[in-house]
Amino acid sequence: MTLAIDVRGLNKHFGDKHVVQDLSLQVRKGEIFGFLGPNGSGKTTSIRMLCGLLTPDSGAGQCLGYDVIRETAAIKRHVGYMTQRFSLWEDLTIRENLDFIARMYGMKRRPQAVNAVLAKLGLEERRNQLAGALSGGWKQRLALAACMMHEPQLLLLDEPTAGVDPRARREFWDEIHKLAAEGISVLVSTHYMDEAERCHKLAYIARGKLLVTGTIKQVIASQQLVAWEVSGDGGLPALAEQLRKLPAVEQVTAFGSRLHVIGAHEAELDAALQPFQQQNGFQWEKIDAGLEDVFISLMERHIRQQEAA
Ligand SMILES: Nc1ncnc2c1ncn2[C@@H]1O[C@H](COP(=O)(O)OP(=O)(O)OP(=O)(O)O)[C@@H](O)[C@H]1O
Repeated sequence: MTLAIDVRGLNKHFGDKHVVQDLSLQVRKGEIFGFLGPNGSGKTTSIRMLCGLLTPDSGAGQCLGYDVIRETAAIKRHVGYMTQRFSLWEDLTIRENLDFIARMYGMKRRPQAVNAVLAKLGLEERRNQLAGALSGGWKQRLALAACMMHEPQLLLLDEPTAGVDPRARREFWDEIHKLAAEGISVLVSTHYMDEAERCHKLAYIARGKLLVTGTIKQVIASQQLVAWEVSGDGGLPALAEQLRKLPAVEQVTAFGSRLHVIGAHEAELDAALQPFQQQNGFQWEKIDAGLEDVFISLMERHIRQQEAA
C-alpha cells in the first residue's frame, strides 16, 4: 500500500449547502500533505469524512486501505485525529491527561503506552506539570501525544498550531517531520504559509471545491502569475490605489515599504505598468510569485467564475 488516503468524488451537504464537492485526494504513505483554504471552505468536513466521523453523501475510497463508507470503525482505530479545538483537562498533569485518555479508550498496558508517547514527543521532563500551566506550544504537543497513543499510521491534524507562537510552531513541525520520516502519513490543515511550505504536497480548497493539488513548485507554476515588486520611500499608498484600478492587475499588497503587484498575463501587466515605471522615486523589479499570491488569485478567480455562472 503506497497510498494512505485515496478517495474519489466525495460529496457532503448540510441542508441545501453543498459543503464538499467531488473531493478527490491521494496522500502517499509518509507524506506530509497540507490542506489549505479560506474559513468555511470545507477542510474540517473533509477531514471528518476521511477519519470516519462523517458519512459522505456520495463518493468512495480508502483510508489506510479501509473503506471510508463501510469500515469506519477500523479507520478510527488506526487514525489519529487532532481536532481544531482540542480539550485537555487543565487540572490534570500531562501524564494524568494521557493516562485518562488511555483509560477512556480501554487501552491495555496503559503505563507503557503513556511512557512511550511521553518519550516520543519529548514530554518526559514535564510529565508532572499541570496541563493548564503549559504554554500554547506545549499544550499543542500534549494534544498531539493524546492522538498518538494508539500508534496511528495516519494523522489528521486540523489547524494544530492556530494561535501558537512561531518558535513553538516550528518545533511542532520538526516533530511532524520526524513522524513522517518514521513512515507516518500526515494530512494537516493550516492557514500559515510558512507551514504550507514545509509540506511535501498541498491542496487548496475554496467553497467546497478542490482547486489545485501538487508540490509547492507545481502549485505555483499552475497559475503562471506574473509579479513585480515596487519599493520606494514615499507615495506607495497612492501608487497602490492607482494600480488597483488597472484591469491587468489582480492584486496589490503592501509589505512595509514595498508593494507586490500581481497579474495573470505578462504582456498585459507589463504594458499597463510601463507608464508607472517611468515615474521617479520608485524601483521596480520582477520577482517570482509566492504561494500566498497563488492562493488568493485562485480563490478570487473561483469566486468570479461562480458569480458569472
Ligand atoms: N454540522 C454542520 N451543520 C451545518 N453546517 C455545517 C456543519 N459543519 C460545518 N458546516 C458548514 O460547512 C461549511 C464548511 O465548514 P468547515 O468547518 O468544513 O470549513 P473549514 O474549511 O474547516 O473552515 P475553518 O478554516 O474556519 O475551520 C461552513 O459553511 C460551515 O458553516
